[in-house]
Amino acid sequence: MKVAIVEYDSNGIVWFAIHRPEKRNAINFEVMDKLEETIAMVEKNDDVKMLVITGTGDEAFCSGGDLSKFQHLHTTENAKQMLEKMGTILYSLLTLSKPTVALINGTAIGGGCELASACDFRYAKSGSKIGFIQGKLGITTGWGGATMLFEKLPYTQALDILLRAERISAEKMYEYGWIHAVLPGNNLREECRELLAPYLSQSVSVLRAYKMAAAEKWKSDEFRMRFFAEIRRCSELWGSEEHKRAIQSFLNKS
Ligand SMILES: C[C@@H](C(=O)O)C(=O)SCCNC(=O)CCNC(=O)[C@H](O)C(C)(C)COP(=O)(O)OP(=O)(O)OC[C@H]1O[C@@H](n2cnc3c(N)ncnc32)[C@H](O)[C@@H]1OP(=O)(O)O
Repeated sequence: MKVAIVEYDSNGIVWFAIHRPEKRNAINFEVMDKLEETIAMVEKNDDVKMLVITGTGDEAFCSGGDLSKFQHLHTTENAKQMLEKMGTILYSLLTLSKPTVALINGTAIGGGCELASACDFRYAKSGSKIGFIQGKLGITTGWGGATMLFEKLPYTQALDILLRAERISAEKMYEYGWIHAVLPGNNLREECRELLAPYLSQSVSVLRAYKMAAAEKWKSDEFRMRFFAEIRRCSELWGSEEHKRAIQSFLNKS
């Protein structure tokens, strides 16, 4: 069973859809591998102008890390390996030399919000809920999400979202500047294509040059250090009793 569907548009968009709707598009190691492969392909292929990341089904964009699998990561070292793997992938997404979009087709929770934060644009179906809820699980963002949020939103806005750890409507997140367009969602991909049409009329060299103008600052040692320090801090919290209890409570409920 495929965990992701990758499609090409003749106008230069690659669509990457996480395909685990029965798990609300939770990210396991297979999804990570497929995303890594797709990012590398988009980076190299000069026919590709933009990457759009979305989820399949009507319910969820992405529910974050696969808790049924990652509950077994008991030590800081084991958690760190998983978090660094996905963190490295999101770092390459953040610094990809082509513009990227998170097309949020439903709920985005935990690491799902980090995945979206790594993208340049975030378009959401009206009514979607966005939850940087990691604080309520006794952890922090563990894939570089806070570091990216602090880059992309004003400081107090980003800190407020992280410390609240609540689910927030796409409409409210639009007011905060994290969502760039709220879409009706009757034909989400077509609505997304319309927004991207002006960008796609530029050559790939122009798109690449502008994206690199933005991404250079994230390639500095100082930024990388902050990004991976966040991941280490989250690994230390991963094995805490509070986190174990929160995961068990979710898994026993469902
Ligand atoms: C790595 C870390 C980080 O931030 O760095 C993280 O991401 S921590 C991960 C943070 N993520 C979460 O805490 C999200 C937990 N999920 C939820 O809160 C919820 O499932 C929603 C995403 C709001 C969807 O609610 P809804 O009522 O639509 O569905 P549901 O809860 O009945 O879930 C449907 C099925 O998907 C599974 N499911 C949902 N989210 C999952 C996840 N993250 N990992 C593993 N399985 C998951 C449920 O167990 C259930 O499986 P069965 O049908 O077999 O019973």
